[in-house]
Amino acid sequence: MPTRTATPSPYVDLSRAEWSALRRGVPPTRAPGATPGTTPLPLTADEVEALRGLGDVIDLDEVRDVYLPLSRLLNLYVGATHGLRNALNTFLGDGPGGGGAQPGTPFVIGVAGSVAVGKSTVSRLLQALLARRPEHPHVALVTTDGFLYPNAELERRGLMRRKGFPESYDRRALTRFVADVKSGLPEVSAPVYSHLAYDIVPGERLVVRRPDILVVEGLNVLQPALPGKDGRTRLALSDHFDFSVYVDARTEDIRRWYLERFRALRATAFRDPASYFRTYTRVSEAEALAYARDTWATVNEPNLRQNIVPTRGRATLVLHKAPDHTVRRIRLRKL
Ligand SMILES: Nc1ncnc2c1ncn2[C@@H]1O[C@H](COP(=O)(O)OP(=O)(O)O)[C@@H](O)[C@H]1O
Ligand SMILES: CC(C)(COP(=O)(O)O)[C@@H](O)C(=O)NCCC(=O)O
Repeated sequence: MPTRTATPSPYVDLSRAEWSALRRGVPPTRAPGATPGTTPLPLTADEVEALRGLGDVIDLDEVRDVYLPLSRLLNLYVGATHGLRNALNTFLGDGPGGGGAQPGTPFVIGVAGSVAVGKSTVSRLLQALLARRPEHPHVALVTTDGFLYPNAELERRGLMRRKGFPESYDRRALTRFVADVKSGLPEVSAPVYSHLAYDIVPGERLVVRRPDILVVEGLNVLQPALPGKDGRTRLALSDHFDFSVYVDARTEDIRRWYLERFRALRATAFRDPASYFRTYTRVSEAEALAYARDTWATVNEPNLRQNIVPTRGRATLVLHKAPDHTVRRIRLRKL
């Protein structure tokens, strides 16, 4: 009988238990009061609570089982990437072009996924965990919404109901921003988006000053390169990533999280006189939710299906969340 060989796959699929076992080797960074025999947690319950986004569920079990192995893997990648850059510098020496990569080139991580999947909580947790390491204490976090065109420009282009689609961003400026940070410029700034105003904040900038690690979070960070007008392919944003994470869940679950969050925002942020969504506190809950359902069905879900899910296979790591927000399956790209 011929032996059947498994089809080679570029991915390795792990259960939560298998992945969680890989956290071993995380050196204790701060462990006051840790129970002997347990992996010390670098964050307290209060710190985790402060990083949690509205509607997200995250606790110390999740940090230990999911995010400690991830920060261990990332620490290994950061070290290996510096080794590669040193190799390039050794090869180029003081040759043409002034030698190789700058010493201290930031390590760049992309975090992708749907609206309301919980990317911001994942990104803030990664930022906090990675910054605990003395080798890379300065971890900057940038969300791509700052590169959305202002509402006036979206109106002009007929894109107000396409917010979050690739064409609603100034993609060239976003890629240039990350390239500038990566090239070691002392100070690089990005525009700022306000969820409250539902628009870019005029005149406000987020300044990034030579971080050790840059986390770039957004719906479309794994989109492939756009062909230029001259037919030449440009570098895509993701060509600047040293590692990427896709936060995944069933579309039905994400839809429910989006609607639950809208309901929670109606009782909180939407009450702010500056909120773009203030009208939805003055109508019935049924009317407000009808608007949210329509936005999900006509904007966010089509964007998820057409643009975001197709980029999932490009991520270095996929975190798959169960209906209760906990990560249950992990897919790591080997090649
Ligand atoms: N209309 C809104 N008003 C205030 N905050 C919002 C609004 N919509 C989203 N947010 C907040 O903005 C952040 C980013 O949301 P989103 O882009 O849906 O990504 P994710 O849920 O994957 O982090 C979340 O912390 C969310 O709670
Ligand atoms: C601002 C967003 C496009 C997300 O932007 P990102 O930071 O992922 O680039 C999204 O949260 C959003 O507001 N979408 C518009 C549709 C809606 O109101 O849900």
